[in-house]
Amino acid sequence: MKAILTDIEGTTSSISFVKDVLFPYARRALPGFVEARGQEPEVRRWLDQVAAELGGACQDAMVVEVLQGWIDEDRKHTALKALQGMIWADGYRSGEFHSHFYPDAVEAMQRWHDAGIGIHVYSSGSVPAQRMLFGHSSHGDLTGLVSGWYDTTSGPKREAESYRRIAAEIGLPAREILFLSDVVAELDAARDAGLATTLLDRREDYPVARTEAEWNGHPRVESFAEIALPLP
Ligand SMILES: CSCCC(=O)C(=O)COP(=O)(O)O
Ligand SMILES: [Mg+2]
Repeated sequence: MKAILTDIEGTTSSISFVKDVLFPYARRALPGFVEARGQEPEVRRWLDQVAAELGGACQDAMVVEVLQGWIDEDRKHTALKALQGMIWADGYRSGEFHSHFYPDAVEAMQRWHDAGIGIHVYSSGSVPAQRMLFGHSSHGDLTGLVSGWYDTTSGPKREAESYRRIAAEIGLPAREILFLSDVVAELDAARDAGLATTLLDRREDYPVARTEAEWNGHPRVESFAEIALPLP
């Protein structure tokens, strides 16, 4: 195995941090954010994209309401994720919260990094949001551990083509990349693209362990400490 590709929510970090800290913060801050920064080109672009999907000519207030509904539904929409990332940046910078990482994930990523194994991130969160999350963790700045960042601009996480594209960008044969996720449908797509896979089945996030049928043939661990990699 020459590289790791890892999911964030439910894999390196708790689902509760995303659902109970990040999402409510973005939901609350969204109206004020659009009011204050809605004319900045990088913000306007995403608001206009959502308005166009709603049929065009929507007032910002209606776009905000729709986006808040998407937060409640946990929609992995690229425009929503980009806007959330900009909003969370304020929360991280003001020290309102730090990101959560499981200690076993930090320890293993440090060990793999030191052994020369490239660590890459693939999350539905936008790349700027991923960088903020790794940069403002309760374990300090972890961005130095990561060699590559991928979000849904590389494609949806449940489609094999996204993983083929990412493997090509990493520049390694797919079989030399290990993808880690808590979501079996994502692992299925990665396996279809030829990547090695491992299911994270953390008790903190999934109090009832998934059944062997649910693993769907993927190796399963409860923490990064159980992942034994041969050195490259
Ligand atoms: C990187 S920002 C927070 C995560 C997020 O917005 C999200 O939707 C989590 O998706 P993942 O693909 O990491 O499960
Ligand atoms: Mg996940």
